[in-house]
Amino acid sequence: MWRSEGAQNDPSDCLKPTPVDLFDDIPLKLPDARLRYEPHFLTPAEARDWLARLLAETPWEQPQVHLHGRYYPVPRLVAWYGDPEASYRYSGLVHQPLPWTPLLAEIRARVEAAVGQRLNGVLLNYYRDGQDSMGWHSDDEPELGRNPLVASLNLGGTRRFDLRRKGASRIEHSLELGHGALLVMSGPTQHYWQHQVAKTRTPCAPRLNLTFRWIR
Ligand SMILES: O=C(O)CCC(=O)C(=O)O
Ligand SMILES: [Fe+2]
Repeated sequence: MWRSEGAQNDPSDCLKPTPVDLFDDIPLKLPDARLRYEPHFLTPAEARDWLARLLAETPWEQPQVHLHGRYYPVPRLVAWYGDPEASYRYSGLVHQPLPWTPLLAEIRARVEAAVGQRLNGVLLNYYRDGQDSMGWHSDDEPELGRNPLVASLNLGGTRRFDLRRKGASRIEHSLELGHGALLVMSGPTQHYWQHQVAKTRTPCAPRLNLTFRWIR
């Protein structure tokens, strides 16, 4: 995986409320991708409660990545939870999972029921403000297997999530991922597409993103 951690893109206004959608479960039509977007997966009250509890209980880390002979802190805080065998490599580092907390086990059960498959690990990303970001990458690590399902739950401030084809620089699709939204990427998506959460100069509320995965 290559995350271009320094990437700076157009600012997105991340305090915009999630638009009210006519449909609650939206399949997004991008070629060679399978995306499902549920802007109102959680009720606002549920999302608020989970956000507050996760922010209070999570032992955040800021790993360093090695780039061009130097170490840089990743521009966000992270934590990795999972079943004992679900060790996971991200930003060039292998992470042993923290054991599921009762809250994360509850959230996992909810997401598993929505996607109809088991999930044994979750990466928590905490974007403290608009300067925290995630560079272009695909979730295509070997331990995720072929055509992995990645279920992304979003709490707190809205941030823009961009998609581009691998090898291209043009953004083909963007989504505003707001409080309580679920985005499910599956099928060949990680094979053909990359995604990012770019930095933005627009003031925005802290955001917590949870990506549930199945590690082989
Ligand atoms: O924060 C997001 O929406 C993206 C997170 C992500 O791409 C990842 O954890 O692999
Ligand atoms: Fe990702």
